[in-house]
Amino acid sequence: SNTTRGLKKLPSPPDRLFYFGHFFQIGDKPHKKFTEWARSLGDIYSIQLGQQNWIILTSDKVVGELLQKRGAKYSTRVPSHYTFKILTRGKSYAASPYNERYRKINPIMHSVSGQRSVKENSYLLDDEYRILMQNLCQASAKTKDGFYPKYFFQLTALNVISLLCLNKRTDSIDDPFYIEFENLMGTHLELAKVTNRLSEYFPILKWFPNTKLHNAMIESAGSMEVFLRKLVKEVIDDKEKKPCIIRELLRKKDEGILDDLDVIYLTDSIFAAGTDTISASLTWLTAALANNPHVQSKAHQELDRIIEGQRYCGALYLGIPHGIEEDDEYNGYHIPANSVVVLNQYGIHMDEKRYENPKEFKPERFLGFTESSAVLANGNYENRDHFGFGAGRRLCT
Ligand code: HEM
Repeated sequence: SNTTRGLKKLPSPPDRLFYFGHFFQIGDKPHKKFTEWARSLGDIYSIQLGQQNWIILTSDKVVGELLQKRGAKYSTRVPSHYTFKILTRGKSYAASPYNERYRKINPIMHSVSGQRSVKENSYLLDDEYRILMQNLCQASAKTKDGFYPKYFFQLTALNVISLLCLNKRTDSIDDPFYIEFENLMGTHLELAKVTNRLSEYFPILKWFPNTKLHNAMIESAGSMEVFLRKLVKEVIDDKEKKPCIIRELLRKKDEGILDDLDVIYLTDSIFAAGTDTISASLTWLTAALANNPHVQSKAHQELDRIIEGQRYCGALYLGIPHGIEEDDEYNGYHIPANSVVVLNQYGIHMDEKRYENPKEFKPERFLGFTESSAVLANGNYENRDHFGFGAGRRLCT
Protein backbone atom coordinates (compact mmCIF):
# COMPACT_ATOMS: atom_id res chain seq x y z
CA SER A 1 0.00 0.00 0.00
CA ASN A 2 1.05 3.66 -0.35
CA THR A 3 1.69 4.01 3.33
CA THR A 4 4.22 1.17 3.37
CA ARG A 5 6.04 2.21 0.16
CA GLY A 6 9.71 2.80 0.85
CA LEU A 7 9.41 1.80 4.50
CA LYS A 8 11.12 -1.22 6.03
CA LYS A 9 9.25 -3.93 7.88
CA LEU A 10 9.91 -4.00 11.62
CA PRO A 11 12.20 -6.84 12.73
CA SER A 12 10.34 -9.90 13.92
CA PRO A 13 11.39 -13.14 15.70
CA PRO A 14 12.03 -16.18 13.48
CA ASP A 15 9.90 -19.33 13.19
CA ARG A 16 6.59 -17.62 12.74
CA LEU A 17 3.83 -20.15 12.03
CA PHE A 18 1.12 -19.80 9.41
CA TYR A 19 -2.09 -18.40 11.03
CA PHE A 20 -0.77 -18.82 14.62
CA GLY A 21 2.21 -16.46 14.18
CA HIS A 22 4.36 -16.40 17.36
CA PHE A 23 1.50 -17.44 19.64
CA PHE A 24 3.07 -20.72 20.79
CA GLN A 25 6.45 -19.12 21.46
CA ILE A 26 5.44 -16.55 24.09
CA GLY A 27 4.73 -19.08 26.88
CA ASP A 28 3.26 -18.23 30.28
CA LYS A 29 5.72 -15.41 31.06
CA PRO A 30 5.40 -13.17 27.98
CA HIS A 31 7.42 -10.33 29.59
CA LYS A 32 10.48 -12.60 29.76
CA LYS A 33 10.18 -13.75 26.15
CA PHE A 34 9.55 -10.16 24.96
CA THR A 35 12.68 -9.03 26.80
CA GLU A 36 14.79 -11.87 25.40
CA TRP A 37 13.65 -10.95 21.87
CA ALA A 38 14.38 -7.25 22.52
CA ARG A 39 18.01 -8.12 23.34
CA SER A 40 18.48 -9.56 19.83
CA LEU A 41 15.95 -7.59 17.74
CA GLY A 42 16.25 -4.14 19.34
CA ASP A 43 14.00 -1.70 21.16
CA ILE A 44 11.16 -1.92 18.63
CA TYR A 45 10.02 -5.10 16.89
CA SER A 46 6.74 -6.74 15.97
CA ILE A 47 5.22 -10.14 16.60
CA GLN A 48 2.14 -11.80 15.25
CA LEU A 49 -0.30 -13.23 17.80
CA GLY A 50 -2.65 -15.10 15.53
CA GLN A 51 -4.25 -12.35 13.45
CA GLN A 52 -3.19 -9.51 15.78
CA ASN A 53 -0.03 -7.50 15.17
CA TRP A 54 1.78 -6.54 18.41
CA ILE A 55 4.59 -3.99 18.57
CA ILE A 56 6.90 -4.32 21.54
CA LEU A 57 8.71 -1.22 22.84
CA THR A 58 11.70 -1.78 25.13
CA SER A 59 13.57 1.50 25.70
CA ASP A 60 12.93 4.88 27.29
CA LYS A 61 13.73 6.51 23.93
CA VAL A 62 11.21 4.63 21.80
CA VAL A 63 8.49 4.84 24.47
CA GLY A 64 9.09 8.61 24.69
CA GLU A 65 9.15 9.05 20.89
CA LEU A 66 5.95 7.08 20.27
CA LEU A 67 3.69 6.81 23.34
CA GLN A 68 4.57 10.27 24.71
CA LYS A 69 5.44 12.57 21.76
CA ARG A 70 2.95 10.97 19.36
CA GLY A 71 0.37 10.48 22.10
CA ALA A 72 -2.46 11.62 19.79
CA LYS A 73 -1.90 8.49 17.68
CA TYR A 74 -0.84 5.95 20.29
CA SER A 75 -3.46 6.37 23.00
CA THR A 76 -6.23 4.02 22.03
CA ARG A 77 -6.79 0.49 23.34
CA VAL A 78 -7.56 -2.28 20.87
CA PRO A 79 -11.14 -3.17 21.90
CA SER A 80 -11.41 -6.44 23.76
CA HIS A 81 -14.65 -8.28 23.22
CA TYR A 82 -14.44 -10.10 26.53
CA THR A 83 -12.78 -7.69 28.96
CA PHE A 84 -14.32 -4.52 27.58
CA LYS A 85 -17.69 -5.48 26.14
CA ILE A 86 -18.76 -8.35 28.42
CA LEU A 87 -17.01 -7.68 31.74
CA THR A 88 -17.73 -3.94 31.80
CA ARG A 89 -20.57 -3.56 29.27
CA GLY A 90 -18.34 -1.32 27.13
CA LYS A 91 -18.16 1.24 29.95
CA SER A 92 -14.70 0.66 31.44
CA TYR A 93 -12.40 3.70 31.47
CA ALA A 94 -8.98 1.99 31.50
CA ALA A 95 -9.94 -0.39 28.64
CA SER A 96 -11.79 2.23 26.60
CA PRO A 97 -10.71 3.17 23.08
CA TYR A 98 -9.47 6.76 22.83
CA ASN A 99 -12.78 8.10 21.60
CA GLU A 100 -15.11 11.02 22.29
CA ARG A 101 -16.55 9.37 25.40
CA TYR A 102 -13.07 8.75 26.83
CA ARG A 103 -12.09 12.39 26.25
CA LYS A 104 -15.28 13.56 27.96
CA ILE A 105 -14.71 11.34 30.98
CA ASN A 106 -10.94 11.89 31.29
CA PRO A 107 -11.13 15.26 33.16
CA ILE A 108 -13.77 13.81 35.50
CA MET A 109 -11.53 10.82 36.35
CA HIS A 110 -8.54 13.08 36.89
CA SER A 111 -10.48 15.43 39.15
CA VAL A 112 -11.93 12.61 41.30
CA SER A 113 -9.01 10.18 41.49
CA GLY A 114 -5.98 12.17 40.29
CA GLN A 115 -3.05 13.37 42.36
CA ARG A 116 -4.73 16.52 43.69
CA SER A 117 -7.58 14.51 45.13
CA VAL A 118 -5.11 12.07 46.75
CA LYS A 119 -3.11 14.99 48.26
CA GLU A 120 -6.28 16.52 49.71
CA ASN A 121 -7.05 13.20 51.37
CA SER A 122 -3.55 12.34 52.54
CA TYR A 123 -4.59 12.33 56.24
CA LEU A 124 -6.83 9.40 55.36
CA LEU A 125 -3.90 7.50 53.81
CA ASP A 126 -1.78 8.13 56.92
CA ASP A 127 -4.52 6.67 59.16
CA GLU A 128 -4.89 3.58 56.96
CA TYR A 129 -1.13 2.97 56.83
CA ARG A 130 -0.93 3.23 60.63
CA ILE A 131 -3.72 0.65 60.98
CA LEU A 132 -1.93 -1.56 58.42
CA MET A 133 1.23 -1.53 60.56
CA GLN A 134 -0.81 -2.53 63.64
CA ASN A 135 -2.51 -5.34 61.70
CA LEU A 136 0.83 -6.67 60.42
CA CYS A 137 2.34 -6.60 63.93
CA GLN A 138 -0.68 -8.41 65.40
CA ALA A 139 -0.71 -11.04 62.64
CA SER A 140 3.01 -11.74 63.04
CA ALA A 141 2.66 -11.99 66.84
CA LYS A 142 -0.12 -14.59 66.41
CA THR A 143 1.63 -16.89 63.93
CA LYS A 144 4.62 -19.21 64.19
CA ASP A 145 4.70 -20.17 60.51
CA GLY A 146 4.46 -16.77 58.87
CA PHE A 147 1.47 -15.29 57.05
CA TYR A 148 0.64 -13.92 53.63
CA PRO A 149 0.74 -10.10 53.87
CA LYS A 150 -1.08 -9.52 50.57
CA TYR A 151 -4.53 -9.77 52.22
CA PHE A 152 -3.61 -7.00 54.68
CA PHE A 153 -2.28 -4.81 51.88
CA GLN A 154 -5.43 -5.47 49.90
CA LEU A 155 -7.56 -4.49 52.92
CA THR A 156 -5.66 -1.20 53.18
CA ALA A 157 -5.96 -0.51 49.44
CA LEU A 158 -9.67 -1.38 49.53
CA ASN A 159 -10.20 0.92 52.52
CA VAL A 160 -8.41 3.84 50.87
CA ILE A 161 -10.42 3.45 47.67
CA SER A 162 -13.75 2.86 49.40
CA LEU A 163 -13.18 5.80 51.78
CA LEU A 164 -12.51 8.02 48.76
CA CYS A 165 -15.41 6.58 46.77
CA LEU A 166 -18.10 6.31 49.46
CA ASN A 167 -16.70 7.09 52.94
CA LYS A 168 -16.75 3.40 53.87
CA ARG A 169 -14.07 1.32 55.54
CA THR A 170 -13.87 -2.07 57.12
CA ASP A 171 -11.76 -3.39 59.98
CA SER A 172 -10.81 -6.89 59.08
CA ILE A 173 -10.07 -9.34 56.31
CA ASP A 174 -12.89 -11.49 57.78
CA ASP A 175 -15.47 -8.76 57.17
CA PRO A 176 -18.13 -9.80 54.57
CA PHE A 177 -17.51 -6.58 52.56
CA TYR A 178 -13.82 -7.44 52.19
CA ILE A 179 -14.51 -11.10 51.40
CA GLU A 180 -17.14 -10.25 48.77
CA PHE A 181 -14.84 -7.69 47.13
CA GLU A 182 -11.79 -9.99 47.15
CA ASN A 183 -13.77 -12.86 45.58
CA LEU A 184 -15.37 -10.67 42.92
CA MET A 185 -12.14 -8.88 41.97
CA GLY A 186 -10.13 -12.13 42.03
CA THR A 187 -12.55 -13.78 39.59
CA HIS A 188 -12.72 -10.63 37.44
CA LEU A 189 -8.92 -10.39 37.06
CA GLU A 190 -8.56 -14.12 36.43
CA LEU A 191 -11.16 -13.96 33.64
CA ALA A 192 -9.54 -10.86 32.09
CA LYS A 193 -6.17 -12.68 31.57
CA VAL A 194 -4.69 -12.33 28.07
CA THR A 195 -4.81 -16.12 27.63
CA ASN A 196 -8.62 -16.00 27.96
CA ARG A 197 -8.92 -13.76 24.91
CA LEU A 198 -8.19 -16.36 22.25
CA SER A 199 -10.94 -15.20 19.88
CA GLU A 200 -9.18 -11.84 19.62
CA TYR A 201 -6.07 -13.52 18.20
CA PHE A 202 -7.97 -16.17 16.26
CA PRO A 203 -11.21 -14.59 14.98
CA ILE A 204 -12.40 -17.98 13.69
CA LEU A 205 -13.02 -18.99 17.32
CA LYS A 206 -15.87 -16.43 17.48
CA TRP A 207 -17.88 -19.06 15.57
CA PHE A 208 -17.24 -21.62 18.33
CA PRO A 209 -17.80 -19.62 21.52
CA ASN A 210 -16.21 -21.15 24.58
CA THR A 211 -19.48 -21.28 26.44
CA LYS A 212 -17.92 -22.12 29.83
CA LEU A 213 -15.73 -19.01 29.71
CA HIS A 214 -18.50 -16.91 28.20
CA ASN A 215 -20.96 -17.92 30.93
CA ALA A 216 -18.37 -17.35 33.67
CA MET A 217 -17.81 -13.82 32.32
CA ILE A 218 -21.53 -13.04 32.17
CA GLU A 219 -21.97 -14.33 35.73
CA SER A 220 -18.96 -12.42 37.07
CA ALA A 221 -20.04 -9.20 35.33
CA GLY A 222 -23.54 -9.57 36.79
CA SER A 223 -22.34 -10.13 40.37
CA MET A 224 -19.88 -7.22 40.10
CA GLU A 225 -22.64 -4.93 38.88
CA VAL A 226 -24.91 -5.93 41.78
CA PHE A 227 -22.03 -5.19 44.22
CA LEU A 228 -21.32 -1.78 42.62
CA ARG A 229 -25.01 -0.83 42.55
CA LYS A 230 -25.15 -1.51 46.32
CA LEU A 231 -22.24 0.91 46.83
CA VAL A 232 -23.91 3.62 44.75
CA LYS A 233 -27.15 3.11 46.68
CA GLU A 234 -25.31 3.56 49.99
CA VAL A 235 -24.17 6.98 48.79
CA ILE A 236 -27.65 7.93 47.59
CA ASP A 237 -29.13 6.83 50.95
CA ASP A 238 -26.55 8.69 53.08
CA LYS A 239 -28.61 11.33 54.89
CA GLU A 240 -25.55 13.43 55.76
CA LYS A 241 -24.64 13.68 52.06
CA LYS A 242 -20.91 13.48 52.84
CA PRO A 243 -18.70 14.39 49.85
CA CYS A 244 -17.08 11.44 48.00
CA ILE A 245 -16.16 10.29 44.49
CA ILE A 246 -19.47 8.47 43.83
CA ARG A 247 -21.41 11.59 44.91
CA GLU A 248 -19.32 13.61 42.41
CA LEU A 249 -20.14 11.09 39.68
CA LEU A 250 -23.85 11.20 40.61
CA ARG A 251 -23.73 15.01 40.34
CA LYS A 252 -22.34 14.63 36.80
CA LYS A 253 -25.21 12.26 36.12
CA ASP A 254 -27.74 14.86 37.33
CA GLU A 255 -26.06 17.39 35.02
CA GLY A 256 -26.69 14.96 32.14
CA ILE A 257 -22.94 14.39 31.50
CA LEU A 258 -22.86 10.75 32.69
CA ASP A 259 -25.50 8.01 32.67
CA ASP A 260 -26.37 5.34 35.22
CA LEU A 261 -23.96 2.73 33.81
CA ASP A 262 -21.13 5.30 33.57
CA VAL A 263 -21.41 5.91 37.33
CA ILE A 264 -21.30 2.15 38.01
CA TYR A 265 -18.36 1.35 35.72
CA LEU A 266 -16.25 4.43 36.49
CA THR A 267 -16.48 3.36 40.13
CA ASP A 268 -15.49 -0.14 38.96
CA SER A 269 -12.46 1.29 37.09
CA ILE A 270 -11.25 3.08 40.23
CA PHE A 271 -11.70 -0.03 42.42
CA ALA A 272 -10.03 -2.27 39.81
CA ALA A 273 -7.13 0.13 39.11
CA GLY A 274 -6.47 1.14 42.71
CA THR A 275 -6.58 -2.06 44.77
CA ASP A 276 -4.73 -5.04 43.26
CA THR A 277 -2.00 -2.79 41.79
CA ILE A 278 -1.24 -1.37 45.24
CA SER A 279 -1.43 -4.67 47.12
CA ALA A 280 0.70 -6.51 44.52
CA SER A 281 3.34 -3.73 44.62
CA LEU A 282 3.49 -3.76 48.43
CA THR A 283 3.67 -7.58 48.55
CA TRP A 284 6.64 -7.60 46.14
CA LEU A 285 8.29 -4.75 48.04
CA THR A 286 7.94 -6.72 51.30
CA ALA A 287 9.49 -9.80 49.66
CA ALA A 288 12.35 -7.71 48.25
CA LEU A 289 13.03 -6.10 51.65
CA ALA A 290 12.87 -9.44 53.46
CA ASN A 291 15.45 -10.83 51.03
CA ASN A 292 17.70 -7.78 51.30
CA PRO A 293 18.02 -7.13 55.05
CA HIS A 294 20.94 -4.72 54.55
CA VAL A 295 18.55 -2.33 52.77
CA GLN A 296 16.06 -2.31 55.65
CA SER A 297 18.55 -0.58 57.91
CA LYS A 298 18.63 2.45 55.62
CA ALA A 299 15.20 3.36 56.95
CA HIS A 300 15.40 7.02 56.06
CA GLN A 301 15.41 6.28 52.34
CA GLU A 302 11.68 5.66 52.48
CA LEU A 303 10.82 7.06 49.06
CA ASP A 304 13.75 5.53 47.21
CA ARG A 305 12.67 2.10 48.43
CA ILE A 306 9.25 2.57 46.90
CA ILE A 307 10.63 3.76 43.54
CA GLU A 308 13.04 0.81 43.44
CA GLY A 309 10.09 -1.45 44.32
CA GLN A 310 8.24 -0.28 41.20
CA ARG A 311 11.35 -0.86 39.05
CA TYR A 312 12.47 -4.15 40.58
CA CYS A 313 9.09 -5.87 40.74
CA GLY A 314 6.21 -3.71 39.53
CA ALA A 315 2.56 -4.75 39.53
CA LEU A 316 2.19 -4.97 35.73
CA TYR A 317 5.17 -6.22 33.71
CA LEU A 318 3.67 -5.16 30.38
CA GLY A 319 1.38 -2.33 31.57
CA ILE A 320 -1.96 -2.00 29.81
CA PRO A 321 -1.29 -2.30 26.06
CA HIS A 322 -1.93 0.78 23.92
CA GLY A 323 -3.23 0.62 20.36
CA ILE A 324 -2.77 2.55 17.12
CA GLU A 325 -5.61 3.08 14.64
CA GLU A 326 -3.65 4.56 11.72
CA ASP A 327 -0.38 3.72 9.93
CA ASP A 328 2.79 5.37 11.20
CA GLU A 329 6.51 5.53 10.43
CA TYR A 330 9.41 5.36 12.87
CA ASN A 331 13.11 5.48 11.89
CA GLY A 332 12.21 4.27 8.40
CA TYR A 333 10.08 1.40 9.72
CA HIS A 334 6.41 0.93 8.94
CA ILE A 335 4.06 0.67 11.92
CA PRO A 336 0.78 -0.83 10.66
CA ALA A 337 -2.61 0.53 11.70
CA ASN A 338 -4.59 -1.43 14.31
CA SER A 339 -1.50 -2.85 16.00
CA VAL A 340 -1.37 -3.48 19.74
CA VAL A 341 1.53 -1.44 21.16
CA VAL A 342 3.14 -2.87 24.28
CA LEU A 343 5.32 -0.92 26.71
CA ASN A 344 7.70 -3.66 27.88
CA GLN A 345 8.26 -2.26 31.39
CA TYR A 346 10.03 -5.41 32.51
CA GLY A 347 12.47 -5.21 29.59
CA ILE A 348 13.30 -1.55 30.28
CA HIS A 349 13.57 -2.11 34.03
CA MET A 350 15.99 -5.01 33.51
CA ASP A 351 18.14 -3.21 30.93
CA GLU A 352 21.78 -3.08 32.05
CA LYS A 353 22.41 0.03 30.00
CA ARG A 354 19.76 1.89 31.97
CA TYR A 355 20.21 0.41 35.46
CA GLU A 356 23.52 -0.95 36.73
CA ASN A 357 23.09 -4.57 37.92
CA PRO A 358 19.33 -4.47 37.26
CA LYS A 359 18.64 -7.78 39.03
CA GLU A 360 19.78 -6.26 42.35
CA PHE A 361 17.32 -4.51 44.66
CA LYS A 362 19.17 -1.24 45.25
CA PRO A 363 17.03 1.67 46.47
CA GLU A 364 20.04 3.95 46.56
CA ARG A 365 20.15 4.03 42.75
CA PHE A 366 17.38 6.65 43.03
CA LEU A 367 19.10 8.84 45.62
CA GLY A 368 19.89 11.56 43.06
CA PHE A 369 16.27 11.79 41.85
CA THR A 370 14.65 14.89 43.31
CA GLU A 371 11.54 15.08 41.11
CA SER A 372 8.46 12.90 41.71
CA SER A 373 7.64 10.02 39.34
CA ALA A 374 4.63 12.02 38.12
CA VAL A 375 6.77 15.03 37.13
CA LEU A 376 9.36 12.78 35.44
CA ALA A 377 6.57 11.02 33.52
CA ASN A 378 5.75 14.36 31.88
CA GLY A 379 9.35 15.27 31.00
CA ASN A 380 12.06 13.74 28.81
CA TYR A 381 11.58 9.95 28.95
CA GLU A 382 15.32 9.32 28.91
CA ASN A 383 15.39 10.86 32.43
CA ARG A 384 12.44 8.90 33.86
CA ASP A 385 12.97 6.95 37.08
CA HIS A 386 10.77 4.00 36.04
CA PHE A 387 7.91 3.11 33.68
CA GLY A 388 5.62 1.34 36.18
CA PHE A 389 2.77 3.81 35.66
CA GLY A 390 2.72 3.55 31.86
CA ALA A 391 3.24 6.31 29.32
CA GLY A 392 1.78 9.15 27.31
CA ARG A 393 -1.86 10.17 27.50
CA ARG A 394 -2.99 6.94 29.16
CA LEU A 395 -0.58 7.32 32.08
CA CYS A 396 -1.95 6.08 35.42
CA THR A 397 -4.08 8.81 37.04
C1 HEM B 1 1.23 0.88 42.56
C2 HEM B 1 0.06 1.14 42.11
C3 HEM B 1 -0.30 1.33 40.66
C4 HEM B 1 0.35 0.94 39.52
C5 HEM B 1 1.67 0.18 39.40
C6 HEM B 1 -0.45 1.39 38.39
C7 HEM B 1 -0.10 1.19 37.06
C8 HEM B 1 -0.87 1.60 35.97
C9 HEM B 1 -0.51 1.38 34.58
C10 HEM B 1 0.76 0.68 34.07
C11 HEM B 1 -1.50 1.89 33.81
C12 HEM B 1 -1.57 1.88 32.28
C13 HEM B 1 -0.91 3.13 31.72
C14 HEM B 1 -0.78 3.13 30.20
O1 HEM B 1 -1.73 2.74 29.51
O2 HEM B 1 0.31 3.49 29.69
C15 HEM B 1 -2.50 2.44 34.72
C16 HEM B 1 -3.67 3.04 34.32
C17 HEM B 1 -4.61 3.54 35.20
N1 HEM B 1 -4.50 3.65 36.58
FE1 HEM B 1 -2.98 2.96 37.71
N2 HEM B 1 -1.56 2.03 38.86
C18 HEM B 1 -1.53 2.02 40.24
C19 HEM B 1 -2.46 2.57 41.11
C20 HEM B 1 -3.61 3.24 40.72
C21 HEM B 1 -4.56 3.86 41.63
C22 HEM B 1 -4.44 3.89 43.16
C23 HEM B 1 -5.57 4.40 40.86
C24 HEM B 1 -6.82 5.15 41.24
C25 HEM B 1 -7.22 5.47 42.40
C26 HEM B 1 -5.21 4.12 39.47
C27 HEM B 1 -5.98 4.50 38.38
C28 HEM B 1 -5.67 4.22 37.06
C29 HEM B 1 -6.57 4.50 35.95
C30 HEM B 1 -7.97 5.12 36.04
C31 HEM B 1 -5.90 4.08 34.77
C32 HEM B 1 -6.41 4.13 33.33
C33 HEM B 1 -5.86 5.33 32.57
C34 HEM B 1 -6.31 5.33 31.11
O3 HEM B 1 -6.57 4.28 30.52
O4 HEM B 1 -6.40 6.42 30.55
N3 HEM B 1 -4.02 3.42 39.43
N4 HEM B 1 -2.07 2.26 36.04
